Amino acid sequence: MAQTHGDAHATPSVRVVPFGVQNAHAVLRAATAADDKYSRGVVGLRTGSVTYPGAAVLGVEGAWRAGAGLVRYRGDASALVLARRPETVTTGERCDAWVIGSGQTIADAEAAGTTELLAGSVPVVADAGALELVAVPHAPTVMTPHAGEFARVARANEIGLTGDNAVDVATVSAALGAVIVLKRSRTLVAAPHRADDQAEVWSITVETPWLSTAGTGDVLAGMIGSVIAQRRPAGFDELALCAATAVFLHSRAGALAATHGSVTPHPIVAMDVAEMVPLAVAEVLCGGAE
Ligand SMILES: NC(=O)C1=CN([C@@H]2O[C@H](COP(=O)(O)OP(=O)(O)OC[C@H]3O[C@@H](n4cnc5c(N)ncnc54)[C@H](O)[C@@H]3O)[C@@H](O)[C@H]2O)[C@@H](O)CC1
Ligand SMILES: Nc1ncnc2c1ncn2[C@@H]1O[C@H](COP(=O)(O)OP(=O)(O)O)[C@@H](O)[C@H]1O
Repeated sequence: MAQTHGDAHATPSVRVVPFGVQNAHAVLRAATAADDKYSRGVVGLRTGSVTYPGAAVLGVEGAWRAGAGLVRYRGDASALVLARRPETVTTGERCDAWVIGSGQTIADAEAAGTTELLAGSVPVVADAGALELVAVPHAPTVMTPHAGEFARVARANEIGLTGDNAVDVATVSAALGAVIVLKRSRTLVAAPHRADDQAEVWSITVETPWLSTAGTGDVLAGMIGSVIAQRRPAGFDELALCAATAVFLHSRAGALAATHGSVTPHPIVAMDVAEMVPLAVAEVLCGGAE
């Protein structure tokens, strides 16, 4: 995948484009009679830590529920992961996408092999503790910061921010040569663009504010890895489409969870969101065809 690096100090011209069900429909595909677990996509997670083992469980659940054929987990939380999801394979390295950093400090992420994965060719989703280890990545990389982490990443890489989120996400994406998913109530997804091109930034307005609960970002990181593993994107634009598709499914799953059993939206926990992801996938698979 060719990398494009813009000038970190240039203010890009940005077009914000809403990402909807038709866009997600074009990315996802249903399983077919010709498939096996490998052709469906293999996603690996090196996530969680002794301090935050739950983040690993949530990411693995998100990866399975978004439709990968096989999910590997390598890390400190194997026992908890297997207690929740015995389907998970805890050996092997061959993967179509990796997820790293959720529930980890920078030191944890380094110990888990982030640097080695970022130097490889398999797509990597860098969350939480892995974010500040992404300098100029070689592997096709998706970074998933919340607003606090986004500001820290910009500071660590000496990238000035304007306060206009769409401009800033495009700037950081171009400077780091990575897809950026800036998680907020309106999540923005940007792919690296040339300094002289207009940047297109996908926007997904999250359907329910009840999604603002601990661990939903860990579920999302696993989902992004899962969609990438299934789609095997050919370039940065397709990588961004995979990330935006996962954000769309996550938002939809949050709304389904928050209205499960009652018309009035109610509180949810992160695992509720993961459990509704298959229904969101079904909606996208048929909804986009209407
Ligand atoms: N059950 C678990 O194991 C969970 C583990 N988690 C892990 O916990 C670690 C720390 O997560 P956090 O980043 O939430 O760290 P903290 O909650 O410790 O927050 C760190 C700093 O970021 C700021 N911040 C947090 N969320 C923000 C937002 N949405 N917008 C702006 N600023 C924000 C906070 O105010 C604080 O200054 C990560 O590795 C994460 O993956 C969390 O995802 C929660 C669930
Ligand atoms: N007010 C809000 N309305 C809708 N969604 C939100 C809101 N605040 C946060 N979110 C979503 O909740 C998720 C939180 O992720 P993150 O901050 O990484 O949490 P954690 O680290 O606890 O998993 C993101 O997907 C974000 O888009």
